[in-house]
Amino acid sequence: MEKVAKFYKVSFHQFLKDWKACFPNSTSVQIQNIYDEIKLPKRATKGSAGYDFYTPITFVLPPQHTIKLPTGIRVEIQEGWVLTLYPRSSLGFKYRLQLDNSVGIIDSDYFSSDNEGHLFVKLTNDTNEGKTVNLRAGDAMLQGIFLPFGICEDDACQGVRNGGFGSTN
Ligand SMILES: O=c1ccn([C@H]2C[C@H](O)[C@@H](COP(=O)(O)OP(=O)(O)OP(=O)(O)O)O2)c(=O)[nH]1
Repeated sequence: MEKVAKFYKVSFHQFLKDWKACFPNSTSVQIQNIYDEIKLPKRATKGSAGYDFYTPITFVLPPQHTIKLPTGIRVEIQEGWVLTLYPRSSLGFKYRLQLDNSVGIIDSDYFSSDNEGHLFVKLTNDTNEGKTVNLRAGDAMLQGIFLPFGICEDDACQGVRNGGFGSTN
């Protein structure tokens, strides 16, 4: 198995800034407590492809509700690889819990962005059975898989990323 990446926590300074932007009512003490409990993504078994990402907070998501979460995580990825984020199968089967962007694409050059490459996730409970999602802090909420990718033979792209979500155009 190729070892191509490493997860880190973003700095507390970055987490505080990004958390306050999403949840302005949180106090600095609450945010420090959330930050201290953040777990790096892990695989559950030797044969698992997916790294489980854990929710930093307990949350309830009624049908058709959405939550945007700063994960507190950044990832250093070798050139030629990408991290892809997907729903956990179990939460998809039970609740149709979706990533709003269908699949999260985490580029290797996001790591060196001004925001430390802070990973965000946006989730929607798309249930058609009226079910409410309840996740406790530390529960696995989605999974990430590292994949290799190719580029075109005549590709001379020299652009430099700084930021995410539409930052390049
Ligand atoms: O679920 C996601 C998806 C992306 N990102 C970050 C990492 C990624 O490298 C960056 C840009 O994502 P993408 O390339 O998919 O977005 P885009 O809308 O095409 O914007 P850009 O112009 O920045 O490439 O945003 C996240 O934190 N979470």
